Amino acid sequence: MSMSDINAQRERIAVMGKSLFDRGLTMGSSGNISVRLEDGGWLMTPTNACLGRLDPARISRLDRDGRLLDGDRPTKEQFLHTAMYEQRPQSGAIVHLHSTHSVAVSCLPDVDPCDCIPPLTAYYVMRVGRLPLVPYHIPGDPGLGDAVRGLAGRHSAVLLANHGPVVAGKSLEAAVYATEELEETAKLYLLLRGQNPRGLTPEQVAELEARFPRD
Ligand SMILES: O=C(CO)COP(=O)(O)O
Ligand SMILES: [Zn+2]
Repeated sequence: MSMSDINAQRERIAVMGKSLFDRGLTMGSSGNISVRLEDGGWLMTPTNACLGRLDPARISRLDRDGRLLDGDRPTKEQFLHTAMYEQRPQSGAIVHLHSTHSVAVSCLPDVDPCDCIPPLTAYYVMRVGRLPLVPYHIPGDPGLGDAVRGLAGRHSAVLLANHGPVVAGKSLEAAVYATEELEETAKLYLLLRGQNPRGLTPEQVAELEARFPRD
């Protein structure tokens, strides 16, 4: 992978980060984004960076062993990202946000920890699927990587309790789209709570999964 390809990826991360931040999908310096590189290393957003104002040149580049090659110090969730990539060779990018409605669902006492949000819409099933809850850990706890490792092989998205979503995708665009779909469905779920909404049937879910397999 040439340096100009890597720089193009850096630019893409900054553009996507700004788009997410400008639409209020994560606040302050919360959230982080990573992209897998062809050499087995990664680009990751730096710790304490605002996703709305990323300087592409300062985005952290790590080698396959997680050592910093250039850019600023990476996100404190580095181990969370690498644990997810380890289990998902098909994934090329990961997005973690503190998107409000998803975080709200992660704080509810009665969500099903194996599947936090019911299949309300087709696009939720197509982009996210079943969403497990990861027990609460302090941000940056390497134990979060261990907790996610057991789930990430079967799930492209997980919800960190009292924290927020972590979503993998084949490409950065795919990871961003899936994160957006998750946030919108979390919003719908909260809007419909107490109204006994009609979700998709198991047959409808199975048909979507057969026609639009997730990676
Ligand atoms: O969302 C965050 C922690 O979970 C933000 O942390 P970083 O600034 O280290 O990326
Ligand atoms: Zn976070």
